[in-house]
Amino acid sequence: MEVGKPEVTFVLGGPGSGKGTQCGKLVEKHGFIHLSAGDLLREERNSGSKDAELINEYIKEGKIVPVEITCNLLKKAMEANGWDKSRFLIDGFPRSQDNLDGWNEVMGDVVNVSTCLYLNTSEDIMTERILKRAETSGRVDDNEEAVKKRLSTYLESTIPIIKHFEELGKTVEVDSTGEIEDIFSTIETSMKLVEE
Ligand SMILES: Nc1ncnc2c1ncn2[C@@H]1O[C@H](COP(=O)(O)OP(=O)(O)O)[C@@H](O)[C@H]1O
Ligand SMILES: Nc1ccn([C@@H]2O[C@H](COP(=O)(O)OP(=O)(O)O)[C@@H](O)[C@H]2O)c(=O)n1
Repeated sequence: MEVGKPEVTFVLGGPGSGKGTQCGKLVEKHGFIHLSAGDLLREERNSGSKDAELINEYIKEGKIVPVEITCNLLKKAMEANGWDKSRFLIDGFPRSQDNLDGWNEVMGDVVNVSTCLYLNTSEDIMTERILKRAETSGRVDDNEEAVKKRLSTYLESTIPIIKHFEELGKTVEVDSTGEIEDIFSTIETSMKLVEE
């Protein structure tokens, strides 16, 4: 870890690929701080801020909220958690070139992005998981129509970002099909959090 700089792992993957689930387990066992861009945006929307309506429209349409809003929420949350000596999992960000550019501008020099954890499974499995989650999540975008839009945003905008980190040698790809515990074990070894 570079001295004084927080270390960041971006966690990317399609909707329902298991990002939130696996981040929860990484927090529990390995002491990361987990920040979900989607959760922060939903919180901001619910707080009735000036951006609430705009955020809600983007979420309903499965589109990516302008980075100024998201990056500012992430930065505030990182500061609130203690900036120094922290290891952050940032889940669901950067999801597009706009996200990445905005992040680099504001955070490029002050944090160290070590890894991009990429959870990869099939579109059918992602859709099935989200439609099951819809029974209890209460999310405006957990329905078949919105899932299709989110999947196409993922393919068009997020895959190129994952490729970008791959070119930098930072992407760690894990197959997120199958049992939660098995996926977690693979993540632990792939990220070198445990001995093989
Ligand atoms: N390996 C898995 N097998 C079955 N269901 C899973 C698995 N991982 C996550 N889920 C469930 O699928 C849904 C989507 O997972 P979640 O972690 O919220 O994904 P994401 O944050 O990528 O959208 C949740 O309801 C979660 O409980
Ligand atoms: N970096 C981000 C992350 C999420 N979002 C918005 O929040 C929605 C939900 O993101 P999420 O990460 O909570 O959920 P999943 O699609 O991964 O299940 C996305 O479809 C986007 O509309 C965004 O605009 N920018």
